[in-house]
This record gives sequence, structure tokens and C-alpha cells, in this order.
Amino acid sequence: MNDTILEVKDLSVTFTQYERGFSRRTIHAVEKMDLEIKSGEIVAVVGSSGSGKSLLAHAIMGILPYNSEMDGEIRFLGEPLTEKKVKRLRGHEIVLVPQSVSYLDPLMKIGDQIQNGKKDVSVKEKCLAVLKRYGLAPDIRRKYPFQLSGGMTRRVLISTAVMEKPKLVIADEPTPGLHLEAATRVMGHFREMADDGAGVLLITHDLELALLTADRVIVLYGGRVVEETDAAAFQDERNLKHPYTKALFRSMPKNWKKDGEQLCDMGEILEDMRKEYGR
Ligand SMILES: Nc1ncnc2c1ncn2[C@@H]1O[C@H](COP(=O)(O)OP(=O)(O)OP(=O)(O)O)[C@@H](O)[C@H]1O
Ligand code: NI
Repeated sequence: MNDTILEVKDLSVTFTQYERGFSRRTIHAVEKMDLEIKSGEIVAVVGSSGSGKSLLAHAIMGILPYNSEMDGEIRFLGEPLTEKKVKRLRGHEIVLVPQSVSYLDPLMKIGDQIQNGKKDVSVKEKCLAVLKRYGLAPDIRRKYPFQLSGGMTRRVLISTAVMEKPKLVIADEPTPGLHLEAATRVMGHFREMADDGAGVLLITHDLELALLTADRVIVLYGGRVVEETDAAAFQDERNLKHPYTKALFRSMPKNWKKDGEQLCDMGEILEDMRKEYGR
């Protein structure tokens, strides 16, 4: 059985900018990215702001901005994921837990959003079961997005995503604004989805949180993969190869030196990176 859910090969995303006069500039926002996710696996994608994380997610979902150009190959369950195909699978077999809570319609009740407008008894029952699973009370269905706390909104976004037992879950920064306990619980929900057979792509700034649950970690910088490793490698810095990954390792609070001495000069590493990657 082929248990590979997603394969991304040589993915590039570029933007063309027109500057004053007639000069044109191409921005290589994602460059020759490769990755693979298997059933049952959580792959964390980490990297600083602007490293191409959301574009990777949007390329897979088929929702890149109109002014971008994509190159490379994306395969889902062994078959090319064409524009037509992803449109059909989106919201069912392939789901996005979006970065922005503005994906919820402010004028639509939560229940209608989770049920995608469907009123059948079976869909309603499914909705109630999913709400229960994520610790939300049934009466949340009658509320509007503005009536929810940040943590509840995140759980609603996840509930919406899992209504149809997805095979691929892409979560783009699912935990900002959540306190540690709530964020840890969200990580647990992704683990459950993976245990149900899904492949999970978890995009985050928060490496420490990702390491609670991820199986593998892909580190991005400037639109490129600089390192890919088992999550377990992060137990010891010596397992990590790239200076940027080492810097991320050292920036995790648990690895701070007790006497306050800085273990590395992050500024120096970033300066080297800028030289190497041109940004
Ligand atoms: N619509 C656009 N037009 C032009 N350039 C864009 C556009 N969207 C993204 N980019 C470029 O691609 C880069 C990567 O964007 P992306 O949203 O993938 O970053 P990210 O890693 O998700 O960052 P964040 O952590 O802030 O969400 C940006 O820094 C920007 O240069
Ligand atoms: Ni992003």
C-alpha cells in the first residue's frame, strides 16, 4: 500500500514586480522546495516571517495569489494534484486550518459554517460529535464569530476542517494568541488526526510547540529548505547541521544558558544567511 499522502517536488513560486519605468523584478519567494508527508505523520514547517511557509500551503491548496507563478510538481495519494482536482478535494479530503481567523464569515452562525450550510440530520450529528471532541458546547452553533474567545475560534476552525475526515490537513500558524495549555491541546488534536491516518503539515513559528508533536521538522529560510530532520534530532544540537537550525535550537527558552550568557550570536548567523541567500 502506498501510504504517501503528499509529495512536493521542485516547487517554486515567483512574483514579478513592475518598478518605475519599465524595469521588472522577479521575486523568488519559494525556490525548489521538496517535501513528503506520509499517513500518520506530522511534518512541521518552521522558519521566520516571509520564509515562504504560507505560500507553500497555498500552492498545495491551489489558492496562490493571482499575481504569482508556480513551477514544480505536487502529488496527492500518488496522483498529480491538478488545479481541477484540488478544487474538488478542498474542504473534504484536503483541508486548511487557516492562519487568519478572518476565514470565518462574521455574519454567519458557527453551526452553519461548520456544517457548510448543510442541514441534514447526519451532518448535524457529525457537527455535534466534532464539537464535543474539541471541547466546545453544543450551543456554540447558535453564536457568531465575534462572540467567541481566541481559543474557541481556533477550535471552531479545526472543527470545520475535520468534518469530513480529511487525508491531508494543512495548518497554517494554528496557535497564535493561545496560552500554552490551549496551544498544547491544539497540538494534541493534530496528533489525533494523524493517528486517524491523515498526513498533517503544521506550519508554525513556534519550534518548541511543534516539537511536542511533530515527527519531522523542515526548516525554511528565504524560500528554501535549509534542513530536514527527525524531530528527535532537536534533543541535541550536535544532531543539527545548518547554522540557522542551530540558531533556532538555541533560541528555544529551554536551551537558554542559565547564567544569561548568550550561546550564539543570532545577529551574526542571520548576517551570514543574508549574504548567502541575498535576503
Ligand atoms: N501577493 C504577493 N505579492 C508579492 N510578493 C508576495 C506575495 N505574497 C507573498 N509574497 C512574498 O513571499 C514571501 C513569503 O511569503 P509567505 O506568506 O509564504 O511567508 P510566511 O513564511 O508564511 O510568513 P509569516 O510567518 O509572516 O506568515 C514574502 O516575504 C513576500 O516577499
Ligand atoms: Ni504565513
